[in-house]
Amino acid sequence: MPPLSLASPAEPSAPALELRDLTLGYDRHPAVHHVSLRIAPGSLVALVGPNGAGKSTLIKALAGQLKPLSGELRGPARQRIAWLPQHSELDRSFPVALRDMVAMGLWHRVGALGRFTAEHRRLCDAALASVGLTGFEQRGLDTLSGGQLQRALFARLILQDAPVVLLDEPFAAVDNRTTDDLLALLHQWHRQGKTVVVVLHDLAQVRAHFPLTLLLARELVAWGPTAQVLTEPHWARAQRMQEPFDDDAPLCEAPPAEAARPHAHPAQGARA
Ligand SMILES: Nc1ncnc2c1ncn2[C@@H]1O[C@H](COP(=O)(O)OP(=O)(O)OP(=O)(O)O)[C@@H](O)[C@H]1O
Repeated sequence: MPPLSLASPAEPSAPALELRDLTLGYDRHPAVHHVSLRIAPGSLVALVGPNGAGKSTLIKALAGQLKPLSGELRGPARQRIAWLPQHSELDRSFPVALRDMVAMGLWHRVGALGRFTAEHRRLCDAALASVGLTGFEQRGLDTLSGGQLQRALFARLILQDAPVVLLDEPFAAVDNRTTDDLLALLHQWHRQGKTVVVVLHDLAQVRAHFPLTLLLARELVAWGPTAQVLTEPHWARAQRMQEPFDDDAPLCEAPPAEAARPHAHPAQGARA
């Protein structure tokens, strides 16, 4: 079996995101164990793994939505991270026009007491145009197709203009054409120097579009250039590591020094 790639890829400056012995979970039951890695600014990263591997858990924590059980997570302030959760929790019946929903992406500029200016309106319309939704400005959210809604949510991300963008399965319910358009936006953000991390299941898509991959199976399996991470042995190892997990197991109590070494820590408390 080839050695795991656990070193960070070339890292020209301070990392955009740094995880130190990070353990995450719910109600004190760990779901992701002792992950340590550094993601360099400007990285375009796919986050992959079997079902239940902890991908959504990890990306929620990166977005500042889930407090770590232990370990450390360093990154920009929460308001400088643009985050799109899985199957957006947006209430479509909420009576709001598309432009107003998208304009929420400008919150960091406008603020609670700020005035929505002609310039803000122009930015909204430009963002809508860049996702192909010109003419939809006044439409209610409940009138949009799944693909149109996903385009609108990407327009909101454009307006957030955050240095770090985190997306959880953004192409799960959209057709090929919409996926291609949204992938083009990801590449544009990458060219602009943003750090982009995306949870994905389609490994062909990962190979085609993502220079870096993080393979998770409750623990870090491999991290680095996609071709080196997405190998048959790594994927087989991820499947083997994922299978025995028991969500009812007690809190993991591996000592940090030991736990920081991948596959070496003894506790893996969530395992049966
Ligand atoms: N809110 C929650 N409360 C309790 N347990 C949770 C919660 N969310 C996720 N889990 C558990 O954490 C573990 C990891 O789940 P997570 O959703 O992070 O995996 P995933 O890799 O994103 O899975 P999938 O590919 O199926 O979407 C699972 O065992 C899941 O049941």
